[in-house]
Amino acid sequence: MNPSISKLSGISGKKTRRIVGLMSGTSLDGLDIALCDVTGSGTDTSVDLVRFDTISYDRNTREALSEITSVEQAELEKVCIMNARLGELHAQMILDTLDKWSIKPLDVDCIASHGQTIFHAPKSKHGVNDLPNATLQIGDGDHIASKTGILTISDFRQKHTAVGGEGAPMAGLVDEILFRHAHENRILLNIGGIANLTLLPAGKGNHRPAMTTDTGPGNTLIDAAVRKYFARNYDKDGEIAQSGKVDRTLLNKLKEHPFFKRSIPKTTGPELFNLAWVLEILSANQIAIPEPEDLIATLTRLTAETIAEAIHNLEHDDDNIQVYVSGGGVHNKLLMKWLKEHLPGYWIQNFKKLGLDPDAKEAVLFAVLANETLAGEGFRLENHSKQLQKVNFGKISFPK
Ligand SMILES: Nc1ncnc2c1ncn2[C@@H]1O[C@H](COP(=O)(O)OP(=O)(O)OP(=O)(O)O)[C@@H](O)[C@H]1O
Ligand SMILES: CC(=O)N[C@H]1[C@@H]2OC[C@@H](O2)[C@@H](O)[C@@H]1O[C@H](C)C(=O)O
Repeated sequence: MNPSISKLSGISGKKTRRIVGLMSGTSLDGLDIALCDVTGSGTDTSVDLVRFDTISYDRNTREALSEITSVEQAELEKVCIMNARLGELHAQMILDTLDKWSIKPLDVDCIASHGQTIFHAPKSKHGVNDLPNATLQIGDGDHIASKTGILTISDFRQKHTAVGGEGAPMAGLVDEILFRHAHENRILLNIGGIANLTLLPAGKGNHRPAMTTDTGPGNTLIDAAVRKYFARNYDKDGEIAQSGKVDRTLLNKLKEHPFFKRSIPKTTGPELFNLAWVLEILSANQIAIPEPEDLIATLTRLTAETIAEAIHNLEHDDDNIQVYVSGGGVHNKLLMKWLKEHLPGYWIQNFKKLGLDPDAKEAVLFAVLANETLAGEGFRLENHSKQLQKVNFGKISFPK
């Protein structure tokens, strides 16, 4: 037997697997690294988050990524090189971080790598019904496996689109097995660059499946405006927005974006929600460009109101819903205040109440997806014909 296959089989047969989950999200802020001990599989999965860190990208990397991410035109040579370069960079970040934690690479069973989404084009984006839903993540898994010497599973979203999904959100699959509660109705809300949620009605083994969807912009527009007008990367704690006033005329026009009217589940990205779109709305409606802090306040309010409206529009007959918030947006105090004001009757809490660092949630998600590929039977997902089928995600890269 090929020794790599035999090693893979050994990892598959273990009771607990040590998996490094990686997420590099739409904010392009850095690489989230979650060292997880994952036990069992399927609905019997449990995760112990051993260590977590976010390693920031340096300015060069961030600029090189921005140049080819969510843009209609990019140089293919740059995309090609970045696919390999990001794989190598992520590998080095993992090695450095394991070293910092005094963990030997030999003691890690697997790396679960999301990569970097450089374009997200579901049918609703490209608009051609005969063409498939498509999405593209770079940061090649073979480079990560080869440089770290650790088995790597990567490129999780392609199978989702191959089966008929939009390639996202994948969170619901894992939320269902880790966080569905016997008696508590839950919404798990993640406010990253883009915001998404999972509705989890109470009841283990509940016949009502979890519903998961993007709601629209999270921090992506706020970050873009802060970078442009304040030469900072984000609005720390929502302080800039606090000092501004909401421009209601602009806000109402922004909320007319067709994405918000589409039925759920749906997905999106910075391809639709970017600063150029905001400037177009201003000019098309002859609205004066607001003062920078008023613009940040208006974009923060857009995120709060569109998330709240997505939650109000969810179809369910559950009451006493607890909303647990993860992702970087949970640190934006004004955003959280507005969210609470717009969601009376919901209990809004930090995700850490569920025992997990809110910044680590997405990296843990990919560790669990890889765990299922290694040792489980797959996740139930509706295929093209709306039939539920068991699906495994990700591509396996051996170190040698
Ligand atoms: N203290 C803070 N105050 C305000 N905003 C913050 C704070 N810390 C982080 N953020 C916001 O969170 C963002 C990063 O969030 P996160 O890492 O969850 O996003 P992501 O994973 O890149 O995106 P996605 O989930 O869409 O892929 C930052 O770009 C910033 O806008
Ligand atoms: C195509 C893509 O990378 N989508 C991301 C993005 O970031 C947040 C939101 O948009 C979500 O749909 C998804 O990530 C999370 C981890 C998911 O798949 O659940």
